[in-house]
Amino acid sequence: MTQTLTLRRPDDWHLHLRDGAMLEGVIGDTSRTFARAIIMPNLVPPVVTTADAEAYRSRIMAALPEGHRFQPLMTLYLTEHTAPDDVARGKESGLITAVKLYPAGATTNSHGGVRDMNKAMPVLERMAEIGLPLCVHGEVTDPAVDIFDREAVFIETVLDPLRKRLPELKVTMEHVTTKDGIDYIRSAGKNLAGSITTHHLIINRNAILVGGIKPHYYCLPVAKREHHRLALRAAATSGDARFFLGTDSAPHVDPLKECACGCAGIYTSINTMSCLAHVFEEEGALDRLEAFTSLNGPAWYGLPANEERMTLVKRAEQVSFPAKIETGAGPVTVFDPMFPLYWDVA
Ligand SMILES: NC(=O)N[C@@H](CC(=O)O)C(=O)O
Ligand SMILES: [Zn+2]
Ligand SMILES: [Zn+2]
Repeated sequence: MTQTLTLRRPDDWHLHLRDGAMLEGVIGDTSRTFARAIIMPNLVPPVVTTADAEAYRSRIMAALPEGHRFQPLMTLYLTEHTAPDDVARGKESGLITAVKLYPAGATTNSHGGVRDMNKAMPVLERMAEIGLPLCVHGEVTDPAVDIFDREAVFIETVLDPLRKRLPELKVTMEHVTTKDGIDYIRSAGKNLAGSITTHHLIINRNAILVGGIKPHYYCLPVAKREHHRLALRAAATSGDARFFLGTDSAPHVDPLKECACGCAGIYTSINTMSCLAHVFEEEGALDRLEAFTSLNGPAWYGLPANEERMTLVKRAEQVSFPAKIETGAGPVTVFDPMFPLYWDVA
């Protein structure tokens, strides 16, 4: 008998759609499957003001394939000069779902991010007042801190002090990659949740480095040791409402990945649900997949869960995805989980 699983249509709480030809090339892979996604603002130049977000939202809607129903949830890129009033207007109008903190230099297009958290305090205080969540790329940028320790050090030196200073601020720790991050979220009383990517549930750092250097497994935060991956799996499949899916699908054209200084980012929009069903089945937690992809995220962001349903089917034959997608900007390699996939979106 064919195994099927029906769940509420999922959402993606951390997504890079880019702009122009890349946006046009990738958006369908998300909007085919996901009802909503939180859209990252790290364009060049970044989405800093409500007016920028409004214009970007229009470009996204214009790029949406015919017949797809999809709602982009817009974010603002926090700078040291962000105006609290503009942020408040953005939330009030319903356009802005969250503000994004990139420590300056931490990741792709983050040079305009925050260097001195004190300078961002007026905006953060206003966000705490009006209940607008802060999404964080949780890594320090101090060159003296080892890249594998940057998340843990961020929690200790930036996130925990910030949460003590502003306990009413809702913070989403995005793309959690360590057991330290999972334990910190679990230990927090309130106002803290975490998104977990598809790929961090599947790869550890060996994927990047064993048998040759594999740029298509390189992303930030970089994949960690196996015991961290196991902690992420346990959290994602636990049903704990503080953990939900944020794919962090981050397309870069192949020439920018396959070079001496390759970009960070993994493209998973096209096969995320197949990969996740595989992972949750392995963990004996298929009954908790819906919480992770479709219930916990909306509850955290104060939005209704989607009413539409999606059915996943376990095929007898392997389900195949293209090795690359072609976009007007160039080819983008698709995440290869390194095991055969059988679950398919019906
Ligand atoms: N995750 C990544 O490796 N890259 C993201 C940026 C980010 O989310 O840190 C990107 O924009 O390419
Ligand atoms: Zn990030
Ligand atoms: Zn990201």
